[in-house]
Amino acid sequence: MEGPCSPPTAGKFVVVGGGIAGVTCAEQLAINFPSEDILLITASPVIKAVTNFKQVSKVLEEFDVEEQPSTMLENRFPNIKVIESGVKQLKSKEHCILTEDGNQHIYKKLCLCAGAKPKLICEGNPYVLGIRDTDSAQEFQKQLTKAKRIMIIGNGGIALELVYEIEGCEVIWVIKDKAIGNTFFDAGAAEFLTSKLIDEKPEAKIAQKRTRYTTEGWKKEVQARANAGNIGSALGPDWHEGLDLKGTKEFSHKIHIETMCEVKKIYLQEEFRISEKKSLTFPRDHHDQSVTTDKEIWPVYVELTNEKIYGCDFIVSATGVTPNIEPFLCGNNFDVGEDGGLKVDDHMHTSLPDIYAAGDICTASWHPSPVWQQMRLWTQARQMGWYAAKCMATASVGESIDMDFSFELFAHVTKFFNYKVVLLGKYNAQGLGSNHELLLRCTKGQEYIKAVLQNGRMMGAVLIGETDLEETFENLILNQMNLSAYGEDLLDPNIDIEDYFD
Ligand SMILES: Cc1cc2nc3c(=O)[nH]c(=O)nc-3n(C[C@H](O)[C@H](O)[C@H](O)COP(=O)(O)OP(=O)(O)OC[C@H]3O[C@@H](n4cnc5c(N)ncnc54)[C@H](O)[C@@H]3O)c2cc1C
Ligand SMILES: NC(=O)C1=CN([C@@H]2O[C@H](COP(=O)(O)OP(=O)(O)OC[C@H]3O[C@@H](n4cnc5c(N)ncnc54)[C@H](OP(=O)(O)O)[C@@H]3O)[C@@H](O)[C@H]2O)C=CC1
Repeated sequence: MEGPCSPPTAGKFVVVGGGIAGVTCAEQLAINFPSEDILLITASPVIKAVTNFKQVSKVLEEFDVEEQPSTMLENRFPNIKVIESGVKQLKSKEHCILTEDGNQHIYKKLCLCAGAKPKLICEGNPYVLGIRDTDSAQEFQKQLTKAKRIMIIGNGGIALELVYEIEGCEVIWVIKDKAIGNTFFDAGAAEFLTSKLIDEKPEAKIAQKRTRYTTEGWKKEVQARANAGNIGSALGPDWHEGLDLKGTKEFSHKIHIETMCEVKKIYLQEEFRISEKKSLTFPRDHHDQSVTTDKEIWPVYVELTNEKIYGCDFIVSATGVTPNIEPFLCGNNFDVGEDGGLKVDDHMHTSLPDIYAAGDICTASWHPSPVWQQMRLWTQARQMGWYAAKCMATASVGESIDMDFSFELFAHVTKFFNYKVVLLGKYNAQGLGSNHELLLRCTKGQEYIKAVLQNGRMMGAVLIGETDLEETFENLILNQMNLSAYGEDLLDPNIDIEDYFD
């Protein structure tokens, strides 16, 4: 079937990727062009659909994400046709896509939403796992059920979730920084959260757990296909709720944190025994200061840059993601960002004609609002997918639209250590230099509030706990009101700040 592609005029709107970005984009195109066929090409046997979408405030949004068989999407949108096959090659000059099933598809406008993959500290080592999709999460769970001790590398979202969720297994958490959670928090918030990690009673945690995923029949069927090695969509909030993250031991938490270091070398058991005569470090919890040498034989040993060596059952590399552009985009001359993503302009357009990109695969390369930054998150995947569809639709009728409002202010709602966490704008004073001040309010075990101000205007905020301040702070950041006169009253718990600014 693979011959020269036909001219682009014959093409359709084509979207690649069945994650949040791709599905949202396809849905929006289907709504805009009810009489046209929209093609969604995806390597995964399930698609990710946004459900229960709620606009909480101007930019804060909440939604659930459901894995669904692609037929459910086709039923909801009869003009969407899902092709379950990986894209093998893009021929951008010919407006043509070749898929693994041997077919070719001509597009008039294309949106690439192929997501990202874990950026592992060591590729090809069977003891180094990454977590991205249902498949890799289940592999991790399987390994954990046999484990006594694991090592987690990285200090972002996945590491934060894992250290809190894992039970019955020693965890050695290796971070490059002084404090935990550097992608989301400063040292103050990290300290607030660390106490929860160390002090929380196991029963309290178990009571908070809830099951979210069900095991409908179709899931078993698609699981079998997923296990065939296809690339799945990224997991998201509450991904661990349906997994029993328990090792072989009876205790709840046992976490040892190694700060300000990285992995120097990984040895397999045999390599380590033959070539090295180094002494092993035994992990201690925060209260135990004794120095002990580990006598156990482990499948894998990790030497850190602080010279310590730990044995463990396996390593989780929670060290960020790399956009999925290889191999299927090779041979096309895309402009690529420093983080390896496809550069997109303020209309989600890549550097090549008629090709758009959205979600984890892309690198936002427009001049952003002073309080927005790209992070590879679920919400941004949805917003970009939606906006890319709008841009494709207007461009195809020769019009243009203004940038969507959601890119005015960075806003992320999530949960860490069972606390609600809201991040707004330049929540860590990113890029503000030293010309900023911080206002803080913290009640141990209850809430942590930080407002970032520059020249009297609020530029960002971190809200941990049930603070109820998100909407007010969102407004203050958006309207850039001069708050100098209020000083520390802004966070005074005795002042009802909502009334203040109404
Ligand atoms: C463990 C984990 C927890 C997370 N938790 C959160 C969270 O709490 N909050 C949050 O906001 N974000 C979270 N994220 C991030 C969030 O899941 C992603 O940013 C988001 O889902 C990205 O969506 P996407 O559509 O761009 O990519 P993906 O979901 O990765 O989808 C990419 C799609 O492209 C398909 N594909 C790939 N290559 C090809 C090809 N060659 N041909 C055809 N199809 C292809 C894949 O099959 C898939 O369907 C988490 C991520 C992980 C891994
Ligand atoms: N609740 C949420 O919002 C969640 C969001 N996610 C998202 O899923 C994606 C994947 O998560 P995750 O893998 O945790 O990625 P993140 O980008 O969140 O964090 C990666 C972490 O790994 C560190 N790192 C990078 N390279 C190395 C290395 N060689 N050695 C040691 N540390 C390293 C980074 O440090 P540095 O920054 O200094 O390079 C950073 O602390 C992200 O897009 C994340 O935002 C995931 C889980 C939960």
